[in-house]
Amino acid sequence: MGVLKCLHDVNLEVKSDRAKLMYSSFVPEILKFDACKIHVSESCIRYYLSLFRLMDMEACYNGLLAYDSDFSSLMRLLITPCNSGVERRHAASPSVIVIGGGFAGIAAARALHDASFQVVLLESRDRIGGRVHTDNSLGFPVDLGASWLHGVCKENPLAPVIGRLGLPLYRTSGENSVLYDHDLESYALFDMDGHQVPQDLVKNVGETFESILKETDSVRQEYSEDMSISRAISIVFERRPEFSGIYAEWKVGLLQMLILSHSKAGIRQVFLFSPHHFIPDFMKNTLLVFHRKQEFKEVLLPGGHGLMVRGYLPVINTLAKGLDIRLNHRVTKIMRRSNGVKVTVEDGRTFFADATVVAVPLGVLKSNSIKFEPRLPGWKEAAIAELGVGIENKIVLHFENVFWPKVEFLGVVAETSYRCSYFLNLHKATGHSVLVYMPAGQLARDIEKMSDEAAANFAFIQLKKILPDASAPINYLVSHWGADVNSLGSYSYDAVGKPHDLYERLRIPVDNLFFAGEATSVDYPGSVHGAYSTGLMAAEDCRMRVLERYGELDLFQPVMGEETPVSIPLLISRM
Ligand SMILES: Cc1cc2nc3c(=O)[nH]c(=O)nc-3n(C[C@H](O)[C@H](O)[C@H](O)COP(=O)(O)OP(=O)(O)OC[C@H]3O[C@@H](n4cnc5c(N)ncnc54)[C@H](O)[C@@H]3O)c2cc1C
Repeated sequence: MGVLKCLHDVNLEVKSDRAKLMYSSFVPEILKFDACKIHVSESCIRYYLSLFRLMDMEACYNGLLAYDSDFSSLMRLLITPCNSGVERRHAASPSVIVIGGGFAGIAAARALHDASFQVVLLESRDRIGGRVHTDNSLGFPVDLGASWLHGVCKENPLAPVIGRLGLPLYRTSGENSVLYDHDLESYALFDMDGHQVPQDLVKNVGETFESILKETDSVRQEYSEDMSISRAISIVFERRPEFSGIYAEWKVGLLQMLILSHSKAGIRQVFLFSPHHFIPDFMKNTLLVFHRKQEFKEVLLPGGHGLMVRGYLPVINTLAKGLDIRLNHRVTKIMRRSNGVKVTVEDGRTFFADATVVAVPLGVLKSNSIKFEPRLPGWKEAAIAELGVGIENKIVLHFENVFWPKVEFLGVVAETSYRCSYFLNLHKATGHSVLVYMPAGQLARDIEKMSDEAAANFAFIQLKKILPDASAPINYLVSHWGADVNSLGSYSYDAVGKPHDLYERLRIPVDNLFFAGEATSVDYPGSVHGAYSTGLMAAEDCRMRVLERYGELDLFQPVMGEETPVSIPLLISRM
């Protein structure tokens, strides 16, 4: 009762038309004013509580108070003013807690907010974006996580927002490139002694590699069982002895490099994240996936690959505008009940809602740092366990001036993947004197054990191998996607011999829990646009589920699809 009294005493500023409408049933005069302050009465509270379908006042009060210890948030839950510009047609909306503020979570929260849901987003870090992290500490934007838009085309779900923001992209490769995000001619490759590999040899090995890949596609069609890529390539070598010349001299290293670079393609990071090395080890039974019955190009959007010149931050900030986002809220427990979901954060505070969208990384789900009560069904737990998580990191080296060749990619070729390394030249795309070293797999894991200074030094030593006169960097940034408790990995991947439906199983809702994130994307896992689409999908599933249940389906805006956004062409260039 003390609390209801307390609610009595609260002065609320009523500014929006929606809030006015809500109160007009109690205070009809309110409609005459543009803005006013009112006292919230007990009957008013009862009315809203009934709309929340929680008729027991005391339980309701306890529940609502527990919703957030911050009293103003409690009031915000009860009386949410209209602030999105989308017409609201109902006084009390279903509520949703979105967990994770990466592209998937923000997309889900945005869509549900725009569909008139009450949305609270809980994010464990002190920033949003997740594996999209544009750092500005060097005085200009550098992406420590995702930096490419894979598929510069209007079919890309992110194209409307990037186009509307007028953000420039820098094309690093076309869609038919043998490599994933770089054209072959934009490389300068060196051996371990610092000798540059002649360009015609790079081209020659590149063409052979392309033929080998084509052949592996035929092999894939012939076999019904799963097969590692390494096995498929070894079958190609058996059938086509002419390819074996590729083993000569540093061609091995070159092929190694091509595989390494290619590995993010449709068949993706599987090479990168193999716990084994590739050639000559790649003949061994490496844990690579080859079970998708589609050509790898089909899982890529058309249009080639464009670097986000100003970073991804403006995109995520735009999508997050106006959302109720609670930073530094690490979720530790999710309890689902027939009438809703209770979510607990690290400091013990609890939040209640009709449903939850879980958009945390697969690595976090695997770590069991979030307890589900009751436990998730076995098929879901198995999908979490069986999908793999790999690591790629970025070591950003900022130099006083540019002393390297005017190419987009500088590579060190070596006989094992572990010793291969490469640098992305950001100067070409952005004008800043920056090289980004990108270790992956075991090398990335080992580097994560070093201090940032030692990691930057390691990258610089690799650079000195190919450019002995390189001057030391003036600044550096180092990512730790594998060790960071908020990500525990960089990308998901599927492994040989595991069921084919793991991504789909990870996506499928469990009662009022909806799942989003790159690892739930059947079509585009491991990408920003994939994560974004899964957020929209989870939001739509959630909207249908919650509203079907409450029988108010016609009252709310659809999450996606009805309004076709004006298509603004993407701004892509190449110097
Ligand atoms: C180095 C690197 C380079 C990449 N390059 C590209 C690229 O060029 N192009 C591309 O398309 N993709 C790229 N990717 C992949 C892309 O970044 C991801 O696929 C995408 O950003 C994942 O988005 P998400 O929302 O699924 O997950 P995340 O972005 O990881 O978001 C999950 C969120 O959940 C939060 N969280 C974790 N635990 C909790 C908890 N307990 N409670 C509350 N919140 C929690 C995290 O802090 C995070 O904000 C790259 C990734 C990496 C690591």
